[in-house]
Amino acid sequence: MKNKKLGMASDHAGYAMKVKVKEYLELIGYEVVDFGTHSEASADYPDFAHPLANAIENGELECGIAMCGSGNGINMTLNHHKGIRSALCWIPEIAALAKQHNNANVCTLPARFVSFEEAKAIVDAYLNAEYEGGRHQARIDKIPC
Ligand SMILES: O=C(CO)[C@H](O)[C@H](O)[C@H](O)COP(=O)(O)O
Repeated sequence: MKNKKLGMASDHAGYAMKVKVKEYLELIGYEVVDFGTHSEASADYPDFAHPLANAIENGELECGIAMCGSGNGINMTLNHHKGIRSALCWIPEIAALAKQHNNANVCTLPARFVSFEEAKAIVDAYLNAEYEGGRHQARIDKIPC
């Protein structure tokens, strides 16, 4: 990824992991826009997913990293946006494929089911992968309904 600015969002279940992943990303040179949540108090993932999605759809940001407990709730919310392709990534190989084949603009993690070391490897794989285009573009073009 050439543009080293990205957005992050989580609910309470992803908050602690978001803080650690955000620190890691800043350490390796990324500017992170954090759309919340900002504590471990119980919160609703759509409240943070929609602002992240909006920022990507309006071009303010190129991509994002999102997380909730299982990853499902925030992933479902993000994918309700026409301009979002959010991929639920639990191993680095899936994260790399999400960019290479699906040109995912959000990498979503199941924060309660991966360690910090695993999360770093997933995020690295996503951010370092390149979209391959070609046959994949026609498929992506057929996603919106
Ligand atoms: O949406 C989810 C489940 O698909 C997320 O994992 C949430 O983080 C989870 O539901 C939160 O659960 P909690 O019992 O309210 O902490």
